[in-house]
Amino acid sequence: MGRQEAADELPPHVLIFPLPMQGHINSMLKLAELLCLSNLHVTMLFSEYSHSRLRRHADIESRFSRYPGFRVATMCDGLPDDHPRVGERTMEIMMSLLEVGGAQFRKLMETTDALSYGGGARRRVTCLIMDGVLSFAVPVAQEMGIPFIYFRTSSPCSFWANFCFNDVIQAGEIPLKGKDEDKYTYWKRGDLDLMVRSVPGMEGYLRRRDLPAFCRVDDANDSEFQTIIRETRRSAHSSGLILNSFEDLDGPILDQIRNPIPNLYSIGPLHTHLQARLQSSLTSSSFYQEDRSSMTWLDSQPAKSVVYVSFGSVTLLSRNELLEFWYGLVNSGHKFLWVMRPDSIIGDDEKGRVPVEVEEGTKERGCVLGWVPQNEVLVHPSVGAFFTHCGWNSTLESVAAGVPMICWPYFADQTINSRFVSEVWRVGLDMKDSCDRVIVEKMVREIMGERRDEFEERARAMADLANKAVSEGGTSSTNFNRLLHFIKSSL
Ligand SMILES: O=c1ccn([C@@H]2O[C@H](COP(=O)(O)OP(=O)(O)O[C@H]3O[C@H](CO)[C@@H](O)[C@H](O)[C@H]3O)[C@@H](O)[C@H]2O)c(=O)[nH]1
Ligand SMILES: C[C@H]1CC[C@@H]2C(C(=O)O)=CO[C@@H](O)[C@@H]21
Repeated sequence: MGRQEAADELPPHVLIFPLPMQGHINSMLKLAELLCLSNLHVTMLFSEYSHSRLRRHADIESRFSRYPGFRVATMCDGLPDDHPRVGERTMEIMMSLLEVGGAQFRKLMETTDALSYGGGARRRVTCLIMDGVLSFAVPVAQEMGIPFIYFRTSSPCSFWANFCFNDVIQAGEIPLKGKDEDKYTYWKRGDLDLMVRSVPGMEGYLRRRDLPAFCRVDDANDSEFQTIIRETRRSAHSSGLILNSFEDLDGPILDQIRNPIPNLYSIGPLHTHLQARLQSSLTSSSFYQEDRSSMTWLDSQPAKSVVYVSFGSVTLLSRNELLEFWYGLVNSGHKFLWVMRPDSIIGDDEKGRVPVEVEEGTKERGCVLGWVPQNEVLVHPSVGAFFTHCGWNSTLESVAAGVPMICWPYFADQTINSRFVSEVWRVGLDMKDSCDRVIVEKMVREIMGERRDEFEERARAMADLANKAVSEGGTSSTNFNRLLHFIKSSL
């Protein structure tokens, strides 16, 4: 057989590159594994920084060693090694990659063996799956005639609001922030409670304060804000858009998105989907070491007695915010398991100065750890509620586990996700734009006590629908098969 004939026998080769953040890699790596399970060849393109974090704590290469068609490639994100890569400065990761990614990507596609023949028989890349905010590969893909699909790892509701931002600006509904206003000042402004009328499909419940926080700027020409708009609208010029959601959760919004982007693949929840096809539990893709003592602690607690608290992989809390949450939890009298990442508190100089009553309450009823296996925690029988920042992975993981939420959105899509949790799916409470121990205590008592049955019933019903979506014949499973068909037919 000649070289060309041999190559023609080979499976399609998909190159996937996520924005190098935990929340993006988690879902895109699950998609990579689903494709590997379908015998496709997959190259995962990580930034050097994210690759080194994954090597340290998740051992991706050995996890994927069972898939002979899986490879890792790396490129640099253009930021200095000591860039914090947390908090709102994560926007700089996107901005930097948009600037430096194109040239590196061209070089990679032209020169790297791992991406073409050789190094184990592989086709050249036949399809690109790019993070929904990283269009830098498009010119190269177009020149090489490679189809490209976007995967937006945040929520459909956020995607759709971002897509409509130009109309929202035209309507005078954003920008949200006044000049030199700090967040505690504009949070209180009454006009933020006005309803937004320029996002089709959300007229009944979306207030200005619920819009994705990208528009919490004082100037509509802000370059990060404009980049989000531009990158979002580019999805309409691709071969398709993948979203980590399912039709029973997000049907009406997905239908809105189908107007400009008919080729939509809702294939989530991806962790449930992968679990269903793997028929075994998932392994870690964490940037931090998972502390498994969380599971032993949970094992010793009564059923549904614990509030799980985590604000994801990048949220930063001021000392004051930390203490308001902490007092609220302790004063609620309920047990809590709190993930406090070592790098999550601003101004750590006062470290250790925790008031005595908070310390005592925590010893009695709390467990505070640096990072945990969240998916296992959420399905543990002792967990009764999730106090979350509403990152999209956390939100979906909670939905799939049937766990009601208390939401304190920090930035980005989280501000609209929390509105959907409380007003659309009605599986939780939204405390956005407040940070007060009395509110925390009240919401914990409500969700763990007075209104527990009502939230639990709706959350359980939604979890059942999530499972149905990823089962054979379910919408996410069918959409994934449609995606496979597209990839296989575009060689
Ligand atoms: O102790 C922990 C805490 C978190 N996680 C996992 O870390 C991920 C966190 O992702 P997410 O909930 O989406 O939050 P962020 O890390 O903040 O994610 C970023 O990326 C998301 C996807 O685009 C966006 O929705 C968020 O707004 C953005 O901040 C989840 O899969 C969690 O299971 C753990 O495994 N252990
Ligand atoms: C740092 C942020 C830039 C865009 C990403 C995002 C999205 O809507 O895709 C949401 O929050 C962050 O993960 C990213």
